[in-house]
Amino acid sequence: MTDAAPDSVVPDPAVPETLAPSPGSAPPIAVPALEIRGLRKAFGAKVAVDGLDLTVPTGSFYGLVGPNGAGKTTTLSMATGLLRPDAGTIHILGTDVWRDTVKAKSLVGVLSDGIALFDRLTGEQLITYHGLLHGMDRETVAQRTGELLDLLDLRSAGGTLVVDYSAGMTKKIALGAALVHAPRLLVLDEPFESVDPVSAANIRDLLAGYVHGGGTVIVSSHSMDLVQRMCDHVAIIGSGRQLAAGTTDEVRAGSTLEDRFVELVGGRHHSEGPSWLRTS
Ligand SMILES: Nc1ncnc2c1ncn2[C@@H]1O[C@H](COP(=O)(O)OP(=O)(O)OP(=O)(O)O)[C@@H](O)[C@H]1O
Repeated sequence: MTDAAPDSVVPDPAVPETLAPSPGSAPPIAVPALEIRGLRKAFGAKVAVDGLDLTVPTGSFYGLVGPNGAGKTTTLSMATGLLRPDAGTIHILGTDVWRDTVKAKSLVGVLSDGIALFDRLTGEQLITYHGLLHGMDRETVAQRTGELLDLLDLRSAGGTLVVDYSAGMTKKIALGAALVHAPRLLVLDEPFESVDPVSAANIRDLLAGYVHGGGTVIVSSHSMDLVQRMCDHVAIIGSGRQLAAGTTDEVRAGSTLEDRFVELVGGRHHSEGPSWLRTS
């Protein structure tokens, strides 16, 4: 997908107009949705992110992949103002995340395991609460909350406490809370984990419509197949550094994304496991 000016894009019917990112304050096309330079974070002696550079074009559906412990969650937490970096710069649509954190947070919707949900609220109350936190008026919040509960197949569970939700339902309501203020950038850490196939397909449609409407999505996932099908750009990171980045076709270079990932990251054992695990 090429950079797209939000106000030149035909609205996608999959996304209600009220949830499309607002075109009013659109920055110039050349401004990336997310620009990371020299990002670094260590936890004691463990360097989780090691001088990472990443540019996410506005209007892209961007996949972030890497092995366990590669630094994806740490990177996304720093990029969304949740975790302070040791070094480096992060800009969301031109706004320096760590100099103007309030403005940066208004531009972004985040789904992350690292964010505690107010799970003693019902699903409906939770989305409403997030909308009001973003300064939206009650009428708009109520309208969007209803639309989101429908889109996420949670209408009948809207009155249930989030603490009583299944893992997949919790993921979906957190996505609703991330979307309610119609952010310009959506950052989703493993959004499809625990989500059933029908809901996952509905969420994919919702996200594709959001991108068509001028939004940018960054999604971290361990499903190479999903990322290859869904994302127009991808970055592979390993040991806190960028190993490859570009359009999905550029990165996979004629092979599958999974093969390219294994080639770049390494670590295949080609072993059938210990003999004591074999029963015959
Ligand atoms: N709060 C923390 N304290 C100490 N070490 C941490 C902390 N958070 C992350 N790490 C370490 O930093 C490294 C990167 O972790 P991170 O969660 O960012 O990886 P990831 O790519 O998201 O992994 P996964 O795919 O398994 O979710 C790991 O070695 C992890 O153990």
